[in-house]
Amino acid sequence: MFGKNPKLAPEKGDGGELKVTSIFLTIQGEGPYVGHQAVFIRLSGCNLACDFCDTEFDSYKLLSVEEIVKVVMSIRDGANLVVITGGEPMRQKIKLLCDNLLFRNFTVQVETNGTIHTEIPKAVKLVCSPKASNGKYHSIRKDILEQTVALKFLISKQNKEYCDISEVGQSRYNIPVYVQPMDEYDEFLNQNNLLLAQQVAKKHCAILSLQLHKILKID
Ligand SMILES: Nc1nc2[nH]cc(C(=O)O)c2c(=O)[nH]1
Ligand code: SF4
Ligand SMILES: [Mg+2]
Repeated sequence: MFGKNPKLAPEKGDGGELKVTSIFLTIQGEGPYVGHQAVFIRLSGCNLACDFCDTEFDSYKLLSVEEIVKVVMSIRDGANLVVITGGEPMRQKIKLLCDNLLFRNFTVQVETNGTIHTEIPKAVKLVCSPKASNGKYHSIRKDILEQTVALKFLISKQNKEYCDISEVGQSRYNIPVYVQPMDEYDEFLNQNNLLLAQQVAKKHCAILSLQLHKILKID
């Protein structure tokens, strides 16, 4: 959280067990599935350490895919969307987990920063949020772009790297673009970010995404 996490390399193994920070039922608050009831699986660790990161993902339990799916089934309460997020979920071998969830007819959405790849089923919906350092966005891998259903750019007025969006492959791959004000845990900064996000959305004809779960004060 807030850039204090270690930058971790991809995990080895066959994905039979995964490092899981939490599993919870909520409403998808961001991007193309906003408003959908969803079970979130938060996987531990990230290969980046963004100083604005709003998420605790250092702690984890090692759980088998069967154990994870059992928890998902027990809390789903009718939800048919599972969101796998992190940290960076593509750091772990999630194919087996995705296969299991798709077999149970869930829509499976993965949130990724687009810089690492692991094999995933074609039916998985990837939402990619590009991250920047040294003044430019990390390039998004081709194998990620090919499966990305939405690109979600964060906008921050006081952060040069996040004042506008740029081309990371959205035109070539015809990917819808969302812009989302960065939450900087400060009313004044957040108000500026909200205004700038509206301007950036207008300039690029992009879709404005607000963090619904923060408005609702839920997980
Ligand atoms: N409700 C809710 N929606 C989310 N969409 C993306 C999230 C994330 O942390 O990746 C998130 C989250 O943490 N909570
Ligand atoms: S890529 Fe996402 S999860 Fe990883 S440190 Fe940055 S904001 Fe946090
Ligand atoms: Mg979050």
